[in-house]
Amino acid sequence: MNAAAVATTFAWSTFAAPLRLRVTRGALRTAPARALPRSARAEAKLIDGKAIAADVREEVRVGVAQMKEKIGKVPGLAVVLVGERKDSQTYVNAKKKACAEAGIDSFGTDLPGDATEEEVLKVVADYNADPNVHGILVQLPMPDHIDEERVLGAISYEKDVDGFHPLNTGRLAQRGREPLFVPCTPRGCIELLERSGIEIAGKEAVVVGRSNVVGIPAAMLLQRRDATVTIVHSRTPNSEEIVRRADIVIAACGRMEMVKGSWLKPGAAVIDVGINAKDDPSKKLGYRLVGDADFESCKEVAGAITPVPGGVGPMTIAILLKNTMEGAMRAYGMM
Ligand SMILES: Nc1nc(=O)c2c([nH]1)NC[C@@H]1CN(c3ccc(C(=O)N[C@@H](CCC(=O)O)C(=O)O)cc3)C=[N+]21
Repeated sequence: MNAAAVATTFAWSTFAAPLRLRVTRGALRTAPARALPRSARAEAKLIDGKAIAADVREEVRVGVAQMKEKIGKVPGLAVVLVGERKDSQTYVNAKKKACAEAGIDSFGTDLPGDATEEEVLKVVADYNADPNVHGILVQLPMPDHIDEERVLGAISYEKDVDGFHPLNTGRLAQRGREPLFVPCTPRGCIELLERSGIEIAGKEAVVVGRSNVVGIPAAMLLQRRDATVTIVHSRTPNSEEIVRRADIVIAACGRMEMVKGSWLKPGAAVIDVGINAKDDPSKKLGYRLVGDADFESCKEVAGAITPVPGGVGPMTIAILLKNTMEGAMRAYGMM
């Protein structure tokens, strides 16, 4: 999906909305909506993650500037990268650039892929002790010889901007408890819904995928906002049937274009967390990015949908900045 195509879809749905209302009002009394000619049906509203992320980043920039004025300090984020994965390097660079734009200090440690677990733990311990660091992120996945659970558990839970520390995870899972930090991508999904005016309370939400980083925390957050939540996964025999009940679908299964338009209840909101490279010889790089939902078929049925790229991805980084600022505000007794 290129920028021009996104703009076209958006403009079209804006123009089409009033037309659709007029047609359905007349037609509904005699025939169900599905009997409408295809041309009279509106495409999904495009949820512009890039624009919403820009709003969040601007809010963070203002908050950071106020903090600097009041107490002469700014938030600091430390990013730890182990190994040479190209995609991880790209994400880490994007995070550092976003920090700079928001006025957040960034610190980084790159360790070679054969670094020992003890070396990684030492880096984490040093950042835990550094008063100018308010957030620590260890980029995942780490090499196989490193015990991820041990490293994530070693991050101070007061600096755990990813929300992966067991105490933050545990509090998220329990009623009446509040984690200090919530994982960035799931929190980004919720903010996309809320800032698009999509109601969560009382709705049926289906999360496709049960990963620790997205599916499970996303389900927890939706449930805490009074949605009725179902998680479907690779061993669910009838995912399609369950997804069809959903008012809100979070696609986070890691399988390219798996959720089809035919799986959706008309009008459902689709938040697509997937990032997959799909072969496309017409592109410079020979591929383009697609999500875990099949955008072309889903946009015909959904009420609202996030594009890939330009949907959840930019929100992940914006929320990381927000979490870091909130961590710094807590550290200085400002919230
Ligand atoms: N400890 C940890 N925390 C993370 O938050 C974390 C991680 N490990 N490991 C890797 C994933 C991936 N991730 C993304 C961040 C931004 C975009 C993003 O901004 N994507 C853009 C651009 C995509 C592109 O053009 O490459 C978009 O979707 O529009 C994507 C993916 C954070 N992750």
